[in-house]
Amino acid sequence: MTFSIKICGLKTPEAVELAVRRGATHIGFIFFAKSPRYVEPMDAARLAEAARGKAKIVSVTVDADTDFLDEIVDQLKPDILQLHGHERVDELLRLKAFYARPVMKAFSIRDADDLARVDPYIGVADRFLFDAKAPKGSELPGGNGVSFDWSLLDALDDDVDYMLSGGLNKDNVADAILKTRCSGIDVSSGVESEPGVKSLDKMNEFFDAAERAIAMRKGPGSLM
Ligand SMILES: O=C(O)c1ccccc1NCC(=O)[C@H](O)[C@H](O)COP(=O)(O)O
Repeated sequence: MTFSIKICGLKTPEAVELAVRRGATHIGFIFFAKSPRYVEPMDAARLAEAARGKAKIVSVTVDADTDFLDEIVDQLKPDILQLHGHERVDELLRLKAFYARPVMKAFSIRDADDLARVDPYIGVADRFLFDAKAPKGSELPGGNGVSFDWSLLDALDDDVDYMLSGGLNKDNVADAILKTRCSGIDVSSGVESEPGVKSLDKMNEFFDAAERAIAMRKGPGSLM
């Protein structure tokens, strides 16, 4: 299986172009109004055109209401719905069926109890994304640039397919890839010069570090 690299919170054509050119498998658009990465569905749709068919287009929502989800799906036509709120199992089932798209359920992890909440979603969510809990004072459920104790993930069954996120950057992404069994990594703040502003230099450095670690994970002789 191809290892996934998701760059989240894209807002400019330059960042989308670079992400795709460097081999991002997923690009995420944030539909949470309080986020500095918020984009209108129509703007996200325009940005996504350059990536469609090359990287999976991911819509990131937080307990979004039906009208807003309808608008996002209608305009952006995402390949995957990332649900970053408190969506219940029955809602996941309904959204998957209604929008006929795979769902990636995000969970914020601080301790073992947080991980236990995942169980009912196994076999329902198509994939998981494990992120850190928001620090005190933050209004954002994601995109906070903070990490969590990855060793908690050792408790998961081997068949739980997950992307790892939360505070990843060029300096720790190799450890994320080599010390966990994540099938992908996801970054936002770690490739920004300020909240909501992607840095092309930081994106390049992140891809360089991730590529090296992915090759190491695959073993000697890997051509990626
Ligand atoms: O990025 C946001 O602003 C955001 C807001 C609300 C819900 C989710 C959000 N981000 C979702 C992501 O998938 C981020 O990439 C993930 O949380 C990691 O972010 P970071 O720690 O900044 O790399």
